Amino acid sequence: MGRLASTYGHAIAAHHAARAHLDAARAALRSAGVPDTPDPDPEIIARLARVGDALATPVPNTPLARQPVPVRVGAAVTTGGGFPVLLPLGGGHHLAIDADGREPAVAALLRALVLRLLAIAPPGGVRVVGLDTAALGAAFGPLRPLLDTGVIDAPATTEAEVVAVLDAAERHARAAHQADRPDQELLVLVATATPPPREAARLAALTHAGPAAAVCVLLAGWPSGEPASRPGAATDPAPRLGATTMLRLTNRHAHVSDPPTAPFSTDGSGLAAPVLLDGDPPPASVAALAQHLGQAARRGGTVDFADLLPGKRWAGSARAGLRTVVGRAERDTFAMAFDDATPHWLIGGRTGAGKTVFLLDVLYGLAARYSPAELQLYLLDFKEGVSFTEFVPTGRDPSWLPHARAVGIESDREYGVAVLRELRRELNRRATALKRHGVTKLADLPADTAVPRIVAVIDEFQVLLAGNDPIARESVNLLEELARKGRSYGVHLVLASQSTTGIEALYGRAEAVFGQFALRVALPGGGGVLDQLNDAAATLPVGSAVVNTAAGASGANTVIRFPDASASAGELARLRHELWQARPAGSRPPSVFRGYDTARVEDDSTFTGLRPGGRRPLALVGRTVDVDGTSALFIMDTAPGRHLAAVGTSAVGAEVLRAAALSLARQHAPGEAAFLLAPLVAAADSAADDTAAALAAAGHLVERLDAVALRANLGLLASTSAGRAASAPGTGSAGMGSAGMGSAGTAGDGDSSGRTYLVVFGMDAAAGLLAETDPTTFRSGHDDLRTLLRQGPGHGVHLLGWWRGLRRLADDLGGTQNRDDVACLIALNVPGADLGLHLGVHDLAYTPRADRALLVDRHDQRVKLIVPFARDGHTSDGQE
Ligand SMILES: Nc1ncnc2c1ncn2[C@@H]1O[C@H](COP(=O)(O)OP(=O)(O)OP(=O)(O)O)[C@@H](O)[C@H]1O
Repeated sequence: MGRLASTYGHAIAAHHAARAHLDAARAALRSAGVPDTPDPDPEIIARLARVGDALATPVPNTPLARQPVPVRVGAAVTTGGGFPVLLPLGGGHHLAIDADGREPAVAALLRALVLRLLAIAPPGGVRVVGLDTAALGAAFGPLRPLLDTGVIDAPATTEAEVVAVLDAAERHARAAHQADRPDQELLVLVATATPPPREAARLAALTHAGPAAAVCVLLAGWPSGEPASRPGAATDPAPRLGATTMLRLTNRHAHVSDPPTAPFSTDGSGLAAPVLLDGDPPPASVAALAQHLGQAARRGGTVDFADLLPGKRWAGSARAGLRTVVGRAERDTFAMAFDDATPHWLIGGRTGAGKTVFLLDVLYGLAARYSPAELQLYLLDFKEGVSFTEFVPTGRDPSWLPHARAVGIESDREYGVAVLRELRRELNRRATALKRHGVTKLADLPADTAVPRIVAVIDEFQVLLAGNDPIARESVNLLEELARKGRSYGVHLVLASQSTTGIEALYGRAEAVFGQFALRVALPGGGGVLDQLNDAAATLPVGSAVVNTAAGASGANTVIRFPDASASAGELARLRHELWQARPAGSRPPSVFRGYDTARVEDDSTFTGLRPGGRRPLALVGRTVDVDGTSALFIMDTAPGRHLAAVGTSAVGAEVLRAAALSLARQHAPGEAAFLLAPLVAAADSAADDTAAALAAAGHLVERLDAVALRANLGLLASTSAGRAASAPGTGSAGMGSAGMGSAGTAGDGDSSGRTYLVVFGMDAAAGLLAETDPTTFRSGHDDLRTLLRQGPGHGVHLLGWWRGLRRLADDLGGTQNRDDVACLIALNVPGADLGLHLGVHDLAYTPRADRALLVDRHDQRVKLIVPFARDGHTSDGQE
């Protein structure tokens, strides 16, 4: 570049001493086949000198937007020889040529001018955009190296692209005008042919916009002569151009009109010598410049993650809103805000468009600016992926983002609703606080009562709203309320989606919800978040986005580039650790819901906190799908029906019994409770063996029963419960049962000692046996079972059973009318409709899926989705 710049520097310096260059020019002309000419007219030289004086002699790194620079277009041919002809460009000066870019000399000159402007300007000081509908981009072919290195943009070759370029140029002009910066980037528009009248008028308007617009137009195929007509259209005069030097081509030579500020002639006739236009710059020069500027373009053009971060951590006040830098618009940093004008954001982008990356940019940017006292985050992700995993502690990295309150990864829709409900509760708390202080906005609260702003991000939110089910309906209601009231209460929503189709209907509430989302971010393929007429996102590359602050309306677009946070994993981790270390004392990690995690009872804090001596034993069965991941449990008190049935073919049923048994065991001192385990189906063997071993290790009485022993024990337990004498057939296990019952007989309300837990893995496998009637007592196993179910709890006897189907449970109960005899239900993979029928609940919304269950407590009307407890590596589903 040094060499190149000095080459052009020399040519430019020639302005001041044209004569000194005559010999060189002559030689050049001779070699170009132009015959030797006598000395040029001294008058011409004097005028040329005046042009030179009128123009500042540019040195490399000269900003071009404010001041024009002399740029060589060719050599004048006079009888005395040749001399370089330099014309003012930049600083509000333009050039038009009457022949279009299909003329090789014109295309070559345009390329030479592009190269010269690039060489003079500081790296990044010139942006070149070509319009080449005439030759479909071929005119820019030889500049390929510049294109490849990102120094110049790909030329627009279709009418739509030309319109888009003109839109962008006008935005550039307005922004430049407003920014009013001395180092303003110059936009060079190179048109190889005159576009249709509408666009031609827009180009012409740009030539009138003055230096402040920072645009330079190089326009080929423009009718010469002013005023002039478009060829063949006498009634359609070409619009007048402003501050433009005109070249008129005849054969290989051009006539040059007077430059606007420094005319050659006194009579307006232009330069009185034909000019041999410069040809293509040597390919080596193009390559060298491309290489030099390419590096600078990469440096200046890419946005680093570090550019997003503030100088000082946690220095921001969220009182009036939140604001963070998300990338760059042209060369300026670009910030987005959660405030009164843009309280919520809607983000669209096809998969792989950089949505996750953009969200990471935003979240880290915010977290670096605002302390956890100013900002809290709720992060929800409904897709398979790792979007928010880095904000929560893991085995490998104990750090977390201290602003994060709840993080859902591969969330269930139910979890999403739980988070939205939690946010609505927060809205209500805030509404009360505002009322108490007699203000209507968060920002008006007294300083000592300030509450943090909340940003809730929901990635792939359309999942929540898909389908016409109770979850979708509740979600729409909640989102609408949060969107409507969030502005005043400092609760901000970011909804991101690959597609907004399908949710547009939204029961006719789309406008009510999305109308509150003034700020739209369209990533590649995400034009759906913009107005239908706004196609600004049509050709975005990954790493860029259209930001629109007018709910997507055309005319309010800003194209930004944002850094690839995923490429800065180290920096992200460092920042997160820094923020984590700085967390306020006593900070708790966010509550985390990972859709794919196994819920282990051993990890449950309620479980680990269980001790013997409680008043009412708790049977823990899973983790509720709610914001805090509350333990899902049943109270095993003395009310009739306090028994647990896990139902479904899934072997998770056995896992649930294991968790229930282990948790109950923790609430009894050794010897205080008896566990009768009946593993009747092979699928339960592993869970049953593990349960037996764990209970025995804890010092509890454990008896294993086969089906026959189960039948016997049912008789024994039933008769004891019913106050009859024990008359079960004598088996070894019955003796054990009576040992259990011995103490159970003393169990009364408010006393958890002396319990017997009958844990049956695959209860339905005993159905045949239970159906048989005992010839001596005339009671069937089912009779005893039903007695036990009703009367056992009062005597400290509880059944924990896994049935592999609802019908089988109902049959054992003696019909669904007896369903309350087992009040605690864990429905695994049973169809929602069947479950609704069994429970007598007609609008039950339950879609069975692996590792999920519905907890139903008939006594306190609880119905909750849970992740049932299981061991790592368990079989998660089983279809019969
Ligand atoms: N600003 C950027 N600059 C360069 N590359 C980027 C940028 N943003 C994203 N990418 C690239 O695009 C890839 C996809 O990004 P990201 O994972 O954010 O997409 P996404 O829209 O979330 O996709 P999906 O919805 O499928 O998860 C990333 O691996 C990253 O390398």
